[in-house]
Amino acid sequence: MITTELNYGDVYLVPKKTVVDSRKECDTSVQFGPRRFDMPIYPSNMKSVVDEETCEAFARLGWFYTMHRFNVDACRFTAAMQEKGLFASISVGVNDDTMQQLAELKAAGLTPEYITLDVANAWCVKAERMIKHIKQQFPGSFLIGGNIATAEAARDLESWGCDAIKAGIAGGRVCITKNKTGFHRPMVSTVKDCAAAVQVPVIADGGIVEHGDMAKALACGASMIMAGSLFAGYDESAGEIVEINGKHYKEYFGSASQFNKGAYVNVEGKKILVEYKGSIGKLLRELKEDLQSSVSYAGGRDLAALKSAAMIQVYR
Ligand SMILES: NC(=O)C1=CN([C@@H]2O[C@H](COP(=O)(O)OP(=O)(O)OC[C@H]3O[C@@H](n4cnc5c(N)ncnc54)[C@H](OP(=O)(O)O)[C@@H]3O)[C@@H](O)[C@H]2O)C=CC1
Ligand SMILES: Nc1nc2c(ncn2[C@@H]2O[C@H](COP(=O)(O)O)[C@@H](O)[C@H]2O)c(=O)[nH]1
Repeated sequence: MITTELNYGDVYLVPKKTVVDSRKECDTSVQFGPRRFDMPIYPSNMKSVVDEETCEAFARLGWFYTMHRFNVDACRFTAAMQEKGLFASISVGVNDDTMQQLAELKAAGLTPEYITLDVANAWCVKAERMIKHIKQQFPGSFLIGGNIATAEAARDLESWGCDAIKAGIAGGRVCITKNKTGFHRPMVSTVKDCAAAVQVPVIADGGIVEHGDMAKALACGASMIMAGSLFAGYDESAGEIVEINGKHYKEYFGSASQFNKGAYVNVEGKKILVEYKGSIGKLLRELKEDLQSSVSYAGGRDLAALKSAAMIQVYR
């Protein structure tokens, strides 16, 4: 049987009566694990999107962040963030280098507030072993596991011990997984299925094109949203600036790209140039204004209103 599945661009939300006098009254904050954050969206844990400065800036602003896991000393990073009075949110993989990093953290007596297990398909035995190991070694950390794209996978990750699950396979802007392997699920279907299947929060990862896609992801049941290309073009983003014919761009590359891996082996990502847009402050302000507006159209005062927003499919 072939089923029809939907992406953010295929749907819209149905407006309700607005109950606030100003969009400023709408609260976009979200409780995620042990902390509350100003907005339910954060930059992808990719080397071309976040570095230590990006993470520090987001934490200081009261936004969530996750450091990437590529050539990063998780122990040093955790200590540095916590010494600054900020929370530490690291990424790990499933191999021996991760076991080593976790052992170093343990020996140093450090507990990152958030740990993200970051692999392309976390519905696998290697991820199961690592999730159980992390839960056993770091019971005080909030563990995010990903990525997965089905209800069955979400239920498994929840049963293995994940405190939150990151959903989204092959929907990212620099993804070539769907071209190279044939596997992908559109984001609306992915997030709806996964969020309905588990009690723990679900993070909708990848595929955010328009600001309104945030509201759509939350209406699908997501508690948080991760985005890469949306955040990649700014001074505060980690990618290099490139000048072509007097115009400035920033490099944005996939974690599974040859550029990130340093070799053409199991490549499932590419490198692109995104428009350079200067300081990120204007984007962050606009994302918040747009989400406040979404909440007002949903007839509420906070993000809970979006959970009950009716969704319609648009035929093109
Ligand atoms: N969200 C998405 O859709 C995707 C995201 N990515 C990102 O790219 C990065 C690289 O991830 P990843 O590809 O997991 O590579 P990693 O190098 O992180 O792989 C981790 C380990 O898992 C093994 N492994 C990876 N994929 C498979 C598989 N399909 N079957 C069996 N074993 C596997 C690898 O072995 P071996 O290499 O020998 O197979 C390796 O030992 C991550 O940051 C990930 O988030 C990548 C693709 C899709
Ligand atoms: N298939 C691949 N997916 C990747 C790779 N590197 C990162 N990602 C995923 O994309 C999102 C960001 O998507 P965007 O649409 O917001 O730009 C990121 O969070 C990862 O889940 C990759 O090399 N291949």
